[in-house]
Amino acid sequence: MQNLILASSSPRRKELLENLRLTFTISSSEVDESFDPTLSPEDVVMDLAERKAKVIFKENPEAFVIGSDTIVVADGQVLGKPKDEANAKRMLEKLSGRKHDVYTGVSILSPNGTSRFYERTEVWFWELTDEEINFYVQSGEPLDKAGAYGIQQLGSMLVKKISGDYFAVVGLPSSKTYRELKRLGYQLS
Ligand SMILES: Cc1cn([C@H]2C[C@H](O)[C@@H](COP(=O)(O)OP(=O)(O)OP(=O)(O)O)O2)c(=O)[nH]c1=O
Repeated sequence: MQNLILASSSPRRKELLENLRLTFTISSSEVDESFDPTLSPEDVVMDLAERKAKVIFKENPEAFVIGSDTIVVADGQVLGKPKDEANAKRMLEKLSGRKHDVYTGVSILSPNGTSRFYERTEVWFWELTDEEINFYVQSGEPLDKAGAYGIQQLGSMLVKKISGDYFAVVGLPSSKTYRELKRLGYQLS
């Protein structure tokens, strides 16, 4: 029986992997999420995903380990998770009425080899009023999410349209992950 581990504390990533009806365990550890600002957004998310997977793979070299990372990029500026409500408000003001890119990187480490890829999804926000932004920030939803919003919950009210993989915005490009697990020889039931 092959062992599959999701190296993440994100409840969204857990749910997305569960959708694929895979049997897995969760093991995550604190990883330094600082990055070199001269790197491209795709390299940032793939490097961070690999950093998360590596810590767990080191302890479980017989397992298939999945790490992932998500950032929002608006106008060349990288938006991670907001530090507080004021920071969340500024991020949402920046995203209001325009398009931004969501980058999610994935790293799969396994005894059979590795996989490293990313998805870029374009997201357009409605023009948001101050009242809407305050209401959303006060919901508490923005604080643990890149770009200060969650498309899958109340944050859906902010989004006009998207182009690309919806699930990558939520935190894991699940269909590509499934295909990469298969390519690496993971026994999918
Ligand atoms: C843009 C967006 C992000 N997010 C979430 C996905 C990620 O959980 C989070 C980005 O932070 P990450 O640092 O990628 O992940 P994490 O700290 O939550 O979990 P871990 O590092 O343990 O894997 O933002 C949403 O849930 N919905 C969205 O629409």
